[in-house]
Amino acid sequence: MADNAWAQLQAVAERDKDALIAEQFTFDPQRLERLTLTAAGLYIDLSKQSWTQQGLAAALELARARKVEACREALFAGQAVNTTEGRAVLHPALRASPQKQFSALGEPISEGVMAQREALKAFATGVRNGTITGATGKPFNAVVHIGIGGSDLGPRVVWEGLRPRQPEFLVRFVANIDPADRQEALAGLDPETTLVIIVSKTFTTLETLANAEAVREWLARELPAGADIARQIVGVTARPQKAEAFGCSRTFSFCDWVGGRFSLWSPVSLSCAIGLGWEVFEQLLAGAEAMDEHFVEAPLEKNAPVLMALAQIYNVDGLGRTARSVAPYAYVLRRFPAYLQQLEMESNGKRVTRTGQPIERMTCPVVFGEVGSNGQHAFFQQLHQGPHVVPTEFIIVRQTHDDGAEQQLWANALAQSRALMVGQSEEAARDEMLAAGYNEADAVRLAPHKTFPGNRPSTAIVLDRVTPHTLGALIALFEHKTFVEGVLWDINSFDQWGVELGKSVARSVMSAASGQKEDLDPSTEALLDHLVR
Ligand SMILES: O=P(O)(O)OC[C@H]1O[C@H](O)[C@H](O)[C@@H](O)[C@@H]1O
Repeated sequence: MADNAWAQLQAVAERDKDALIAEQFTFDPQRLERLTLTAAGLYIDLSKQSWTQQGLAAALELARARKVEACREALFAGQAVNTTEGRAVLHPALRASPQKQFSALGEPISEGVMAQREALKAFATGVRNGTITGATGKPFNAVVHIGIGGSDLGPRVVWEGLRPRQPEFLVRFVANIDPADRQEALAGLDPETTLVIIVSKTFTTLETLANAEAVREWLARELPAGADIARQIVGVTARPQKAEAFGCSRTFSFCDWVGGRFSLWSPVSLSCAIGLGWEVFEQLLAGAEAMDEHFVEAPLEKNAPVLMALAQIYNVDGLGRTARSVAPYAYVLRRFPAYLQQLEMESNGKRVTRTGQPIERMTCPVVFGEVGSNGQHAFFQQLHQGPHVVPTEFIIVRQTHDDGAEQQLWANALAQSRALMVGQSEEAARDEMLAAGYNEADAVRLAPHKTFPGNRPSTAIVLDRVTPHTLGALIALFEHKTFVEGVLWDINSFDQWGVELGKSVARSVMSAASGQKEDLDPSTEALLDHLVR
């Protein structure tokens, strides 16, 4: 059944590949209504996507054939949807209201989640109000969050998105093993008033442990002799014994059913809960929970994560578009593309099905992006005139400021999405130049350079403001979209074996650099020679 649905989607996409998006509004007077929706307070417009009415119908049929609703139920029911690791995937449980009950592989978990949330609240509040103090008894005024990948990108997006412009409590992030990152994070901080939070699901990640050791040395060096530096080191991990062995005075743990890149709803965001305050963190959870409810309750044809996933599948597998750009038009969301790269490319950048069979079609596109309007002055040239069609997601914020400057932002986002769709013909380009005073020969010569093919798809997601609630909803929207794509492609979105080979090769390169005999290729040998020998 799914094979038929794939064949049908591909046939319709092939047939309609030259259909003009702008004309679809005429062919289907309901298009705008059909393809716009509100979810957890976000307004989402998929009407500038490439699908025709039949294309959308074929995509929805694929969702039914791939049993998206049953898979969604399995996720929320705590079944082992992470098939290769035999784990449930229950990040929604972390943001659920207390009355909701979740189980992981049949074991009730909600009571434990709530107890943990209370412990986190007590600690974050204690640090913030000064009742929990450092090794010399002084209250904290800064947090250094050490972590990488899923233990960094989510909390970083949250902090950057929501932090007060002049925070009374500083949160700094260290991810890179290059000491420059650490030095920058520690610059100007008072070691007596700095809390160090080491975040690592496995507590084995090389970069994180190296940074953790270096920062611990910084504390030991800078604090008065005999100070109990462990009081200033907290661990967040799914392997609490390892954090305790490292010397964390306090450890917050989370379970294996929380994937690293889905973990920002857990103690992984302790730094944000401290820096932003507990109420803000709770509103973030509430925003995500509102999106969970939408995802669970809305019918497929009005379901935001489902429609966004289908639009992507239509572009990738129907029309061969293997990249997507993301443009958040709000400075505070400038890290969002980096966050999405991990979420989507680590989840769905795969080439075998859940049962290990090769996937016959393209899967996750290359996701890239830049804050708007900066991107317009860089890679948007290619979006408008390059040979590749790169679908774009515009994240638009109605109010970024209180001074009216935001209109510049959202007007540009609207203009870009419209320009990508309507383009400009060679004739119009020539006429425009003639009207601007060019002579005929120059107008004809230059017109091809000023022609825009148009018909390039985009989605618009509109937030009223970047608030804890809207940001929580936005992140959860993309989490669920990523999950639905995994279901459609028959991918396990919740493992990441693809990062392991590089880690083991790095070990042999380092061993070769220290003089051991390793079986390397001529190119790598020559690079090593160049670097160390
Ligand atoms: O949280 P950790 O165990 O330190 O892992 C940090 C990151 O590194 C791994 O290699 C994976 O690529 C990521 O999925 C993970 O989020």
